[in-house]
Amino acid sequence: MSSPRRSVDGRPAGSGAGAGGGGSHPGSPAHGSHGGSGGSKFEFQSLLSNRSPGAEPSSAWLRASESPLHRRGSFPLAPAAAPQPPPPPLPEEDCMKLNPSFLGIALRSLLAIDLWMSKRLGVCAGEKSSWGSARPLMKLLEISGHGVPWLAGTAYCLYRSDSWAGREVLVNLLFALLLDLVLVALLKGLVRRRRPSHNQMDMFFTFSVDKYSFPSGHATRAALVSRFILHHLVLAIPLRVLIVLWAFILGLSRVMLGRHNVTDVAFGFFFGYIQYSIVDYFWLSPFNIPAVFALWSHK
Ligand SMILES: CC(C)=CCC/C(C)=C/CC/C(C)=C/COP(=O)(O)O
Repeated sequence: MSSPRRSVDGRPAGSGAGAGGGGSHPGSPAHGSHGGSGGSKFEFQSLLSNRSPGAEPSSAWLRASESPLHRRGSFPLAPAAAPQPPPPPLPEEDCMKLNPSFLGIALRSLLAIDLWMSKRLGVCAGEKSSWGSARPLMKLLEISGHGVPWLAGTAYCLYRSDSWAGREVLVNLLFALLLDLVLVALLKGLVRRRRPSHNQMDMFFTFSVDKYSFPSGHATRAALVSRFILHHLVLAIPLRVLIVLWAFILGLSRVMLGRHNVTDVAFGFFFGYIQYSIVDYFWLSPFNIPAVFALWSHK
């Protein structure tokens, strides 16, 4: 004789508490005539009714009506005559996805690795963190990549500029910084990924979308600005290396401060790099927007 079927928590099927008044009724596979092997509905209902309200939504709960044992005609011993009332609809989080796609599994794994790495790298997230003493330095780096000094600095240099070539570069840098601000705000508002739980929200001058973390605005700006500078300023090699290092360390500091997950910064770098290509494509010059450059003609 086969042993009785067991529910996931190890109890024999039909022995669980809160099974909806016994769970076995005529017409149900759990009903006595089919022995223990047909008790799946009872088991699943029992499991569902035992769940605590805050239980993990991604747990593998199987909707009884989706069980192969309950598919119409798939269980040869099920009595056909007795009508069954339709099971009450279950909340979405109680259903198991039976065939998660490869992409879904890959994405979930990537996110799990991302969260784990970000937590481990967040060594300056608080004063009491392992590298908490380096926090002021990280915050200084944060200001070096903030939108306010970059916008204000570029506007000031543009105002003081006395050459047409300089003005052209600075107008485009201003355009790049504004474009970056708008695109990052749009993406943040669209994706709405929360900042890591270990982040302290003590950032200097933020917008409301800056409560979201994807993508990192500092990383997009670092990639955009450094690519811009490397293209349009003639600099000695050590300075060029310094600019690339600054961008990389700024991105790393976002994760170390606990402001971002690694993927926020990685995508931010990629997005900033692409943004430069957009700026380059729509390059503003006295030939295509004479009106803007005419602002200086009376000076
Ligand atoms: C002139 C004007 C309105 C400037 C606004 C500049 C501004 C507030 C930029 C936001 C910078 C910021 C806090 C970005 C967030 O960076 P994450 O790396 O934390 O995403």
